[in-house]
Amino acid sequence: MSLVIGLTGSIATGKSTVASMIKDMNIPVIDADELSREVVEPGEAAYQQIKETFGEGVFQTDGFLDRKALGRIIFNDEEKRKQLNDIVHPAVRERMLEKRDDYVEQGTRAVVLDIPLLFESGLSHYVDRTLVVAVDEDTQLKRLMERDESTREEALSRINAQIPISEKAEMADAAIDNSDTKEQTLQQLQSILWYWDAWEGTE
Ligand SMILES: CC(C)(COP(=O)(O)OP(=O)(O)OC[C@H]1O[C@@H](n2cnc3c(N)ncnc32)[C@H](O)[C@@H]1O)[C@@H](O)C(=O)NCCC(=O)NCCS
Ligand SMILES: Nc1ncnc2c1ncn2[C@@H]1O[C@H](COP(=O)(O)OP(=O)(O)OP(=O)(O)O)[C@@H](O)[C@H]1O
Repeated sequence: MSLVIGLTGSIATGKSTVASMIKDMNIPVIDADELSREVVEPGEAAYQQIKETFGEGVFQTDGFLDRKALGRIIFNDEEKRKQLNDIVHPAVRERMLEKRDDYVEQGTRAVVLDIPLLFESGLSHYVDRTLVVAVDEDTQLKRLMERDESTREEALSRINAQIPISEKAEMADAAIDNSDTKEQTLQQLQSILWYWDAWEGTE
């Protein structure tokens, strides 16, 4: 039986950093953010629904979604965010579960579902274990502003669209503190995966 692990965090706490360490351990990772980009490509059902709901203003001249424009709307308006989630999430969930089932069928030792909104969307029942990547809130804000070259206000509106990271850490089966070096993060990750029997360790 494969162990299905739900990996989450809050924005810019280091989920992608940990996901890439997991891939280096040859454990497959299914990335919900990546799927959420695929399902809004031209021709997809969600693309048309976004056009009907949010109008032409959230599309670029080449026809692709203008992610920054849509982000400015939904990260500042809970009702609009819910409308977008209702369009995008079902399609993402369907593709994610298909991929999960393929890996389970292949009999991989573990498979990781990287889902930013694992707790917000109540998806914990799709996984056997939940793993949160956490940092303190000052570090989160600083890393987010640096990575996205965003203002404090933009960064805070994105942070406030999710459950606070300290609460997620308490909800999880295990949490990694990613406030320090990446090397320290890797060591915590290896111990947890080894303890869960998801990884055989190095000889
Ligand atoms: C609004 C969009 C177009 C902005 O795109 P942008 O390229 O600027 O951001 P990106 O998609 O890379 O998301 C960055 C991070 O923002 C956070 N985030 C994204 N969407 C949401 C949301 N609906 N609610 C709360 N946080 C969110 C996540 O932590 C995510 O990792 C995009 O985030 C989107 O389509 N969101 C709805 C789908 C969604 O919920 N995706 C996240 C999990 S499936
Ligand atoms: N231990 C660390 N030390 C220093 N910088 C780090 C560390 N971990 C991650 N970072 C940096 O912090 C930023 C956020 O990390 P990352 O992109 O992995 O977060 P995320 O949780 O995947 O974000 P998102 O929710 O937006 O997808 C990146 O610029 C990354 O390089």
